Amino acid sequence: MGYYCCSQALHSTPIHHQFRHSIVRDFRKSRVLNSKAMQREEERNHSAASGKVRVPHVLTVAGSDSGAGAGIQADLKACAARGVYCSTVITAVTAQNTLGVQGVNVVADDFVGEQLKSVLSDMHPDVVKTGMLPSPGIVKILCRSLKEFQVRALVVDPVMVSTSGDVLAGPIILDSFREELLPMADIVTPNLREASALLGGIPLESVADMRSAAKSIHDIGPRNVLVKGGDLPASSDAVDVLFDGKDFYEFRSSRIKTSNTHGTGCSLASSIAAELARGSSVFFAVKTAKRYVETALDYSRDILIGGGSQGPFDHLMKLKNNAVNLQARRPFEPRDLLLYAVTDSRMNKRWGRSISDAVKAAIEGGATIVQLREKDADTRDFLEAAKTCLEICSSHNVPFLINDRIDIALACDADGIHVGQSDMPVRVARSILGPDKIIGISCKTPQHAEKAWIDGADYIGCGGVFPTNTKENNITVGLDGLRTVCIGSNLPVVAIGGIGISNVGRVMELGVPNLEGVAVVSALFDRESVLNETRVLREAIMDSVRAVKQRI
Ligand SMILES: Nc1ncnc2c1ncn2[C@@H]1O[C@H](COP(=O)(O)OP(=O)(O)O)[C@@H](O)[C@H]1O
Ligand SMILES: Cc1ncc(COP(=O)(O)O)c(N)n1
Repeated sequence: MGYYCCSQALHSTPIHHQFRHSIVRDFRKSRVLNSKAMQREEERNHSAASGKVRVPHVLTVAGSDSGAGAGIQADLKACAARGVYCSTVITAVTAQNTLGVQGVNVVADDFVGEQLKSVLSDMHPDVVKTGMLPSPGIVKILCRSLKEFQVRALVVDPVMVSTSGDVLAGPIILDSFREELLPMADIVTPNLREASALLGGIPLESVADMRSAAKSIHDIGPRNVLVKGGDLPASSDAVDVLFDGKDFYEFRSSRIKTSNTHGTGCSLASSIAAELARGSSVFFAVKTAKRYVETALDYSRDILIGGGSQGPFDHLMKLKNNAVNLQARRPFEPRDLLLYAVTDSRMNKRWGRSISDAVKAAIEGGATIVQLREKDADTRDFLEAAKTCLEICSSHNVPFLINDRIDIALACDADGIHVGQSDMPVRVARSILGPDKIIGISCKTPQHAEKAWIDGADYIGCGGVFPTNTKENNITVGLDGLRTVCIGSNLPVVAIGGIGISNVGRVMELGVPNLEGVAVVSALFDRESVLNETRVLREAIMDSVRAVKQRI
């Protein structure tokens, strides 16, 4: 996305400075901020002193969309995606889907007032964003409430007609918009049709028209006007024009070829509100919000929800991956640790084989989980190798983990990661990767194992059981150390370090609780035939497992 100031050529540095100053200016001069609100601002700052964190908060006053692409539901999702709390005052309930609006049930004015009072008097949102306001009575109550309970900024999306062409607020609303709400707004975000309606029906067909409309709407009273050009005919870009009373700014993004654009206007306005709640200036709020909508549209261009002509998009940018993963992936199970293949590119190089051949052979030989461990690859090569290995592992239903590099795991959507005691802490990794991914951690002591359990790991790797050349300066814990960790662990354990065909029986026949398998590097990959070595090792493990069962 690019933007430029039309009244003067600006490079990014001066623009940055100009708008950094305006962060303060924006809120101080806000139409809806007075001394009472300033006082609340002080209270907000004081919450830090109590040790609690006050989170940015947007209140949306809008209609419910049963199809959840627009309205209240879009606002909730956009704010969640931008990391901002969103409370909701519902003005109307619509029966709506991807075909259009089948019905509208307007909430009684008084009850809108009651919802406003509940939220504003207790939760003190930073910013109010409005969407569908179906009656002049609701506008009146809202304006009255905003005078009583002041907030830092007011974002008005003057919703009138849905993308499907259905009326959500009739022309009867225009006078109260012009006379009451717009003069209080810090920013108003009409689309072409709404801008035209606010100005008595003038045609808007070009960026020049959008600019003069923004100026005329500014005269009504809002501090900033953003005329959205999503519907601008014959434009290869999606162009929006911002006017702040002095300068015009054009925000351009590529026009994403998709029919999943239902709710873009609501989402843009609520993400502008979210950015304002986080403390941005209007300029940066618009810039970030537009980039967010563009990214989400791009991600969602080919998702399918509903049979109509205008589908919703995926605000959280997760649905597609999840839909694919649901078919392909299963949850982690302790028995996946039975024969854990850990790759080593130096060994593969030595034996002249590619990473994909090595991983394929290990899986065909009976490896039950694979970890890509690249200690000296460039990021680009690491990612390429990871993508290739993931494809092989997924097609065999074998979990695929990345050693240490959480960024690579995220980029290729691996099944999880394995970390060492001095790598990314498990708790942090879990918060980044979410609840579904597999996280393993190397542990040498029961204390490590206890912490791994508390922090949310799925398994622990315990070793080195025997001395090994694969890892320098690695303290050997021996079979006794392994036994102690297994007994003290709440998590499944895989033994690692110098394990091969000659000693795997001694490890597995310990027969201790939680010991699920062995992890192997050299014994599989520093050999001529990965396939044969894996087969033989797998057989030996199974023999030991049977022997332990017989013992019991
Ligand atoms: N196909 C698209 N590709 C990229 N951005 C788009 C597309 N359609 C709309 N937008 C952007 O989404 C936002 C909402 O615009 P618009 O669709 O005009 O509003 P509304 O949903 O209120 O009609 C604007 O920032 C617009 O530029
Ligand atoms: C409840 C409600 N609010 C707003 C819109 C506008 O969204 P869009 O212009 O994408 O149809 C809508 N369709 N429904």
